[in-house]
Amino acid sequence: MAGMVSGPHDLLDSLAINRVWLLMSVLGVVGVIGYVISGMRRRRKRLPPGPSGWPVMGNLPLLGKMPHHSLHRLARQFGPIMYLKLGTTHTVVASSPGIAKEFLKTNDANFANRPGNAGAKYMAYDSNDLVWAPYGPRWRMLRKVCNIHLFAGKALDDFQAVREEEVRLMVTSIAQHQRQGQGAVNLGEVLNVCTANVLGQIMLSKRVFESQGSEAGEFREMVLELMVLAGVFNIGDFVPSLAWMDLQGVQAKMKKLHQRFDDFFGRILREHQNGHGSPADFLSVLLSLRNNADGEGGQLTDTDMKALLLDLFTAGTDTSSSTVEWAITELIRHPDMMAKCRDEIDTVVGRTRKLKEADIQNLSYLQAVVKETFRLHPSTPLLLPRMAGEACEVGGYHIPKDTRLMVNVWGMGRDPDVWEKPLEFDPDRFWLQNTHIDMRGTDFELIPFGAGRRICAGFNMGIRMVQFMLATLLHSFDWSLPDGQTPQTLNMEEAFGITLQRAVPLLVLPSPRLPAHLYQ
Ligand code: HEM
Repeated sequence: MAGMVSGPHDLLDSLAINRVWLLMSVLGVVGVIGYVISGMRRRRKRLPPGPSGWPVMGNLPLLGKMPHHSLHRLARQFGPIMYLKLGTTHTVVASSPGIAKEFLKTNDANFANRPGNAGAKYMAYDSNDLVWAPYGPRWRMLRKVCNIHLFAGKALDDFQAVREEEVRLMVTSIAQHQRQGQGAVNLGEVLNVCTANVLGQIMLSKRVFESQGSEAGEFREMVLELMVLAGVFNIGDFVPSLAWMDLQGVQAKMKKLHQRFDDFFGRILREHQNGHGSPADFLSVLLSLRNNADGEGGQLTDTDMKALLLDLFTAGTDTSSSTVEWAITELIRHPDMMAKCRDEIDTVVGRTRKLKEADIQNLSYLQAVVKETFRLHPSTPLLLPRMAGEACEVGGYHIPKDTRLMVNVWGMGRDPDVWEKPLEFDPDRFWLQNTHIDMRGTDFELIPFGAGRRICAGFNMGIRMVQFMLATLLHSFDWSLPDGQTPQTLNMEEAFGITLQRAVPLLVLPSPRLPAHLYQ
């Protein structure tokens, strides 16, 4: 009968069947345990919260025209650590000082790299520059050269006279503009000429622009275009399989702009090689490193040098000048604060001599105005992107390897959980309270220069330039708006880009307030 063991073969068959059952049961149990463990792991490895996305594009369409605004709004909904799928890439957004600190301090080394992108490829000489260089010996070498020769305390002090001279020339040119009755000054442009010439003198022993004129205007327009293009969330960066289609036409524009920059810096390099420079300037130092075969990170080619000049001129000009433009805008909107700033300057400096850089340490209200400007108008609202070298855990969430990191410093500056009345421009919050808060990457409430090993290379120069240009403009002139504009109706909109420009340039009328000989 079926099912009965009637002989040795049947017995063997039945044992074999039992073994199969046993095996299957064991496998089943192992499978269930495995499933439970992997479920637990999955739960343990949970990603930060975030909005659900569309196929292929993921959350890219959510970013809109002003990604830092959209991300700020989303963070109010999903929290200070938020996961987005941008195209096919993992992206995480930090929107609170605590989470930013976990990324940029606790996990600093792991986030010291930057993701590849079309801007780095087509505009920054295929990441042969410093800003987009992969984290490693070459980046270290470039940063060290810049630190020693441009940004370290001694180099900064050595170039103080250059900064003072260029700022003096800016004041003279504004006074001349006023004397000749040329009407309102485009402050952003004048400031940009000044910052570009400071860098030109330091790096090339040369003023790159003689005055606000067509060449200066063209260069600024090129820098602004670079900032706009670098700020575009280019679909090809997030869905690499679509990069070749250049759906937004961004890559084509980048290549064209790169050619203009390459011509500009190529000309400068050739002039320098033909003896138009000083042996001590930065470009001469770079040229001397050309044959430095044993230098850590390798030799420097012409391309590398042009890439570095591109970085320093683009990262170092408009960031500082637009910050001063925002600061003056805010002070025009708040005449009581403008008066307080002036009173402080007049008390410390008086009105019979020029303001010097050394005076800044005694201008604590002015320093508070600068911090407050960086809080509300940080020139790089999302910092520059970083990328996780390895998977890690932040804020209790799993961050997969290669995840891109954006830190929304613009949002952090407007967060009511961090600041009282966050939308009000109020330098007292740094003057009467929070006087300890520093901008150099240690106090994560205010990190306009980023933090960690990839913090802005030029932050010391940037801070000095912003404070000194602002103080000098306030000391030297009374500022008013052209007819038809009032402080209350001043346009405060931002333009799109990787840096935070005013949508409408600030046009202001200067009236000299010092003795005439101080403008000569
Ligand atoms: C108001 C002035 C400035 C602001 C707000 C600013 C802001 C920034 C920010 C946010 C970053 C990215 C930091 C990060 O990833 O954490 C950066 C990087 C950088 N900045 Fe600045 N910057 C300013 C002025 C300057 C100046 C004057 C220079 C040089 C002349 C400069 C050169 C650089 C360079 C080379 C990097 C790349 C550093 C690296 O990747 O290692 N910046 N800057």
